[in-house]
Amino acid sequence: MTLFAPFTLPGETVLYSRSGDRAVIEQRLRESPDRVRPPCGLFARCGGCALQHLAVDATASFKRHLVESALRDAGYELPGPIAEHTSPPYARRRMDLALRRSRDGMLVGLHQRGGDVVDMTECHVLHPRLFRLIEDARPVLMRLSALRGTGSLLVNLLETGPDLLLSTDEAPGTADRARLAEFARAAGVPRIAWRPLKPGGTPEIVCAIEPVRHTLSGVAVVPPPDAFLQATLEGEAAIVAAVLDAMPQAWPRGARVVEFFAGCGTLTFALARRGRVLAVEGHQASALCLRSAAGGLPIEVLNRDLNRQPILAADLGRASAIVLDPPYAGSGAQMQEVARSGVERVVMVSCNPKALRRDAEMLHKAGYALERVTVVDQFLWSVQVESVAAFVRPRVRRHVKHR
Ligand SMILES: C[S@@+](CC[C@H](N)C(=O)[O-])C[C@H]1O[C@@H](n2cnc3c(N)ncnc32)[C@H](O)[C@@H]1O
Repeated sequence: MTLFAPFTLPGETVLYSRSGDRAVIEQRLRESPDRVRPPCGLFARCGGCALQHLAVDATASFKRHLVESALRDAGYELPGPIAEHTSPPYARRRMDLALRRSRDGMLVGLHQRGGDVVDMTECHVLHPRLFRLIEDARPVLMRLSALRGTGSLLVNLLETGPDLLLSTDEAPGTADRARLAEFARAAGVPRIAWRPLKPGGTPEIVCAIEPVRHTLSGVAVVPPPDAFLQATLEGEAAIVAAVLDAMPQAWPRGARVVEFFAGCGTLTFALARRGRVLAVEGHQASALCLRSAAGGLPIEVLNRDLNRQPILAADLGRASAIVLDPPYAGSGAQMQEVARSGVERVVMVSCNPKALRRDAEMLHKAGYALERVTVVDQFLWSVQVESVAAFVRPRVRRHVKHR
């Protein structure tokens, strides 16, 4: 029988009582040598960090193990040492925060595991600029009539300053908009957008004080308020470097790389320095952002939902390489077409080892070999891990008989 013993580390001996499938720890009789004092006073209540009690080196090997196991389960032997990158504390420049009006004020933070919002009175992963901003935003959020009960606030630290996307039960009226604009001016926030709490709502700009700009691989873009951006600057650089390392220095004349799940162009602009890129992205505003920034570069952008309408293997055959950076669920229907395409080189960026296993297994069955792997940890102290894995398909020698 499996019993979950929260915050217990491998090798520890504990005295516990049982509550369903969970062990309630009464006493730790023997501690792991990897146990450390968690830096944050909210640890074990806030749902953001799960591993602050584990030494950073041990966390890195745990995360490496998750990626290695996923690839082994997909059928691969590991190709030698795995490169690793871990983002430092206070580096997170993007966080989706929960909001809840309470009798004591506005709670802003992450959800407790399966529970209420834990007010973020300290945070050791979030960028200090964003942490200060949350402190300043509390009284303003409290005064918003549109925020009756619960809401959310997506904060992104762009090059031009913090970018906010607020979701509330009701649309902000004139008075709320004026309050938000006043706050934006005072706090140096160039743009605040709003969208309804229900999933799928399109953001609308509530106030635009200054132009918004962000640089991705050397190219300035204007990301839409709900665009995906990598969680840390360091992690983004590590992912871009790992993808470039996995690609040939230049691809043959006339050849092009097909990039799936391109977002606003984090990888696209870096790839385009080596040759032509077809970048495919499903989120319309992100695809538009990428297209308008790509002027003069050898980039073609396609706005397409790859789950509903994958690009077929037959149309991929002439690509010199394929790069995929899918959402958490993995590459879905597109992966089958990639595996069947026979394209010589496939580079996969993954933020979910389970999805990596599924996607990599298709490449394994199609005869691809694993060439190199990099583990990237942008979510320090969480159980999330990202990886960049490069697969190559041995060239099939065709024997042509000459008569
Ligand atoms: C992990 S992000 C990667 C974005 C980009 N490569 C980057 O590094 O910033 C995944 C991207 O896939 C896009 N996406 C999600 N589902 C999609 C689908 N069904 N079809 C096409 N794109 C999709 C998202 O909009 C998002 O931009």
